[in-house]
Amino acid sequence: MTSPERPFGLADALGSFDASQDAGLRHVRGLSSQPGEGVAVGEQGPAGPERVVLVGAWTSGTLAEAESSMAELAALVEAAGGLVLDGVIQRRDRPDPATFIGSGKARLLRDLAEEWSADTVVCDGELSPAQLVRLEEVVKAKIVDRTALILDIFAQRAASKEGKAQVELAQMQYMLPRLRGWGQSLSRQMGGGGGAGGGVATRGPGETKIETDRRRLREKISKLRRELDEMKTGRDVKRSERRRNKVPSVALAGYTNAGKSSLLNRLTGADVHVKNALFATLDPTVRRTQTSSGRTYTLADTVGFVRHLPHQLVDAFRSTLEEVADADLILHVVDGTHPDPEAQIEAVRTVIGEIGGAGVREIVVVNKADAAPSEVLNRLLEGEPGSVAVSARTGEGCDALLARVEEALPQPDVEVEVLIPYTEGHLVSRVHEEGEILVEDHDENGTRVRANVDARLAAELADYAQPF
Ligand SMILES: Nc1nc2c(ncn2[C@@H]2O[C@H](COP(=O)(O)OP(=O)(O)OP(=O)(O)O)[C@@H](O)[C@H]2O)c(=O)[nH]1
Ligand SMILES: [Mg+2]
Repeated sequence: MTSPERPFGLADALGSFDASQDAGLRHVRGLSSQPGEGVAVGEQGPAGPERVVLVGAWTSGTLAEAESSMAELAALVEAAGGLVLDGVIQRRDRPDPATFIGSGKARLLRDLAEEWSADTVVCDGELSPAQLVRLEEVVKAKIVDRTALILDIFAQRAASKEGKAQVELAQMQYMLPRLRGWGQSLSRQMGGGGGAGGGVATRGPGETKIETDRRRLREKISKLRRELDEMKTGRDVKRSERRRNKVPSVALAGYTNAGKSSLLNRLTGADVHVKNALFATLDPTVRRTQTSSGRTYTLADTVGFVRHLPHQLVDAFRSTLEEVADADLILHVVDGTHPDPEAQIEAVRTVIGEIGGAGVREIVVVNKADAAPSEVLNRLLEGEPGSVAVSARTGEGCDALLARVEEALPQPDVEVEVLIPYTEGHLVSRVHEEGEILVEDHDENGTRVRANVDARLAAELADYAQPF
């Protein structure tokens, strides 16, 4: 279970952790990065990638679930450019309010981090500001929680101006309650003065500085919000234009690394960056495409979801995520090769609910059918009525998926028979794009069309009505 590069002498100490699994720190197998991995992303300092030990508190669910959460944490660390050396979990009823894992375990963790010469310990959860400070004091290494880690990956990946601003906003919101000295040193100052009776003397320069920092941060946050609002307006205009023109919108949503971008490329011939890494896509790409009967719709790639997606990010990325909530149809892409795809489906639905998309029609698309075990595929297809198995890699199942999409798009349901003069050619194009052509014919007076369109376009065409 130990990696060959485990420092000499550590095995004995670890043995004793393993002996009392419920009270001690349990090692998670197979977490350490392979040589050469974990350094592909992010910037390396002069001393190489950041050396990381993971720690989790296993408070509910099965051991397998706890381990899978830790494996995901390891992948997140690698996505951020860190090198995972080791990982331990501790069984407890709830996280320790002071140090997350309890102070005795925190000391064991300090020894472990020291033996590995780790720079950083990453915790699988969101720690309170006080827990972070306290744990850092005991462990004597940089402590990073899951939330900060995900924010860091987003910060490294953000490319567009809007994406960068969104991440910055999320980071500031995360920072605000965590400005150094808040909480802990503040209470120390207050405590020294004897509580409420302390009066003026208890307000030391430290507190003033922190207050100033917090005020500055708040000001920056509101400035960023205003800037983001302006950027959003541009996108809203584009989207409402599409709405007005009744171009149906389909959004690819799903867990990170499920294959959303691959599927967009496969279905529309787009050339979106695909990568075996978490959060490869941050900026949504929207492509126009057509059904086999020639109806135009848009297909949007989106940022991937993850369990416990930090609420600061959901908040900051709300306008991007609206692409999903506002869609006529969600293609919920699931990785059929993942060990627990059902948990991913649940996590994705939670986020879709948070952004107000729970009412949107959804087709579950089980991807990577070329590599997924058939019993998993069958289980998923059975569990999710209306789902389709596909492979973005080989293209298998994609025709069936497109047929499902076509059925699920809002249907034009008013039949019209019109003669459109050649001077109104744009109306003919719209009938092609938005409606379903049944018969089309040209004569010297114009284009004769029988088609199904929606009520709005039917009203615009009323002047040209002419039965065949
Ligand atoms: N075997 C197999 N691998 C696939 C398939 N589709 C995608 N992949 C691989 O899965 C990985 C992730 O693919 P992406 O398309 O980047 O996934 P994504 O959902 O866009 O990921 P994020 O943008 O990071 O959320 C890549 O290594 C792809 O090559 C498939 O059908 N079969
Ligand atoms: Mg992607």
